[in-house]
Amino acid sequence: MMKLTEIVDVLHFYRQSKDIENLSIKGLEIDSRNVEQGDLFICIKGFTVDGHLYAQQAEKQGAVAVIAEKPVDVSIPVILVNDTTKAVALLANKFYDYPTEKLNVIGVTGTNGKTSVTYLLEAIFKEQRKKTGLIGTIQMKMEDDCFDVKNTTPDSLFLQRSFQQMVNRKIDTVFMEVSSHALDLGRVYGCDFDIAVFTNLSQDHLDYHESMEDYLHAKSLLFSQLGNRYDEKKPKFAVVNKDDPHSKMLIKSTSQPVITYGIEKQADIQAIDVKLDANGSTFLLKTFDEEVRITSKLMGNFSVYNMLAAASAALCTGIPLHTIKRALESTTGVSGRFEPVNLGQPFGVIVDYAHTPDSLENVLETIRSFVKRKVYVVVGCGGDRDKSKRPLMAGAAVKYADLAIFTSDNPRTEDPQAILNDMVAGLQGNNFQVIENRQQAIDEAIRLAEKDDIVLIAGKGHETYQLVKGEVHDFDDRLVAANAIKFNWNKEN
Ligand SMILES: CC(=O)N[C@H]1[C@@H](OP(=O)(O)OP(=O)(O)OC[C@H]2O[C@@H](n3ccc(=O)[nH]c3=O)[C@H](O)[C@@H]2O)O[C@H](CO)[C@@H](O)[C@@H]1O[C@H](C)C(=O)N[C@@H](C)C(=O)N[C@H](CCC(=O)O)C(=O)O
Ligand SMILES: Nc1ncnc2c1ncn2[C@@H]1O[C@H](COP(=O)(O)OP(=O)(O)OP(=O)(O)O)[C@@H](O)[C@H]1O
Ligand SMILES: N[C@H](CCC[C@H](N)C(=O)O)C(=O)O
Ligand SMILES: [Mg+2]
Repeated sequence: MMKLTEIVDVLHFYRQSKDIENLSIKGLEIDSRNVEQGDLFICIKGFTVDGHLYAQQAEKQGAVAVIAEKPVDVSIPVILVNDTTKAVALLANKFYDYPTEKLNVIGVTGTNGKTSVTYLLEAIFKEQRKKTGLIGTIQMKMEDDCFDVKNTTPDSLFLQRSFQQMVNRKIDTVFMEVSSHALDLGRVYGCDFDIAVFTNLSQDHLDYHESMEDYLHAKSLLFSQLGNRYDEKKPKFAVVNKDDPHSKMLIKSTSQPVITYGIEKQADIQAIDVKLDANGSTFLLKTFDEEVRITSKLMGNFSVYNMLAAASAALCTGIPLHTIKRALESTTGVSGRFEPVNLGQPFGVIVDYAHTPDSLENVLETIRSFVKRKVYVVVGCGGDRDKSKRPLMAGAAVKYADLAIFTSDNPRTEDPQAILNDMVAGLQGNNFQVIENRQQAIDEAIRLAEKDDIVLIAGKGHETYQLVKGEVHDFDDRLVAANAIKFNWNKEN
């Protein structure tokens, strides 16, 4: 229980419709359907509906007061503020007693590699025997307990509540993906990050952000909001990829010490003598005063960048280089990221989460560098997402693959055929086919594959569903591929 006057104090400027002096609240809630007796309900104007429409339902379910941006027709007190999204972040922070100040929080942003870097960080910190938490696209973790999440970066209320649970469990360090949507929508407003990591920036999400500049600006908020004073005892750090030109702007955005990493340009933490092959990657990791060779099972230049990002952040916290080496060398990869499906068939099948032009190009380039024969790629583009990336992804597919099979990937509310038309419009050449049904597309690629070929199934990675017109259908690329392999393999033997 908390006194209402005490919690609303964090809002500073507000108008109240009634006296709130003797009220106490049990919890905070932004979804009327979940309101319980004694809650404070906060109305959020969303993209789909306006939460102000649900104030009455919240009252019926026992809310003691409402925070809103405009008057609502309820008999309980209404507290009016300019921005309820910002208000809920402030209220949650206070209600859960500023949990991020008691945790070490490492935020990772960038177009590609966020999930991969957070899992590498988890491996390093576990090697150092730290209690860890993780929040991102695949799930939320508290030590080894896993929880479902709806968004890569959840809303501020869910976040602060989860952080408090982590504090209660005595978790030491949390690794967290910070999406541009979250930064723009204030989901991480008030989070006290200790380290901000930038992976890279390339085209995505231009349905949401007006331009690449706008997208970069959203990412830069993680850096401009990093700490607001210099704390000698616990300094904050910004970790950026020197080889990505967007880093220049991020370096300017922060008042905190910056550590750079890279392969091409000279950086504080550098990979030199990088060698990539079908078994993984090896490179010399040079820090300010030490160097060590890393030999990893992770494939591709992009994985070297991810390892550099994680190693740099870990070094900022004082983890020794030999511990980082041990962790990176024993990591086998993340679910749905360059994940092989191997049933002993004579060709390779890889399931990957590449769903941007840049990541698809990176993954295909990596496969091209070691494949002995043909490359097949099965890929689609998500509905209700950046339309301008569709022809670019299709272009990357036909550039590197011997045959690209374009198919559906979470059409959501769009017509799958219209998405496919956007993908293939303007494509040159004839090394592609369109098979709308994803299962049939995967079956076809696996039916065609012969000894030493590689089939890349891109875009859905760890996902276990296909979203079609508001319905969630079971769909797991790894299971579909395994069934197709079994079917074709049995036929041949
Ligand atoms: C565009 C967007 O970001 N939408 C997010 C937003 O949903 P919304 O604005 O549609 O919410 P809404 O349904 O209009 O509801 C408004 C308010 O009314 C309330 N409500 C609603 C119904 C009701 O009966 N009662 C009630 O009180 C809701 O609880 C909410 O507070 O708020 C929801 C709750 O926080 C989010 O789950 C949802 O993310 C959706 C699922 C989404 O797809 N978001 C994507 C674009 C996204 O954020 N992606 C990034 C990752 C990108 C990447 O990594 O590549 C991410 O961080 O996940
Ligand atoms: N550093 C990188 N640079 C470019 N591509 C990468 C990099 N790391 C991973 N990828 C590719 O991008 C895909 C997605 O990687 P990952 O899930 O780590 O990114 P993410 O930033 O978390 O994506 P999302 O925005 O969907 O959460 C991988 O499957 C791989 O194909
Ligand atoms: N976080 C990304 C994931 C895309 C995954 C892909 N399978 C799709 O549905 O487009 C998004 O929501 O845009
Ligand atoms: Mg992710």
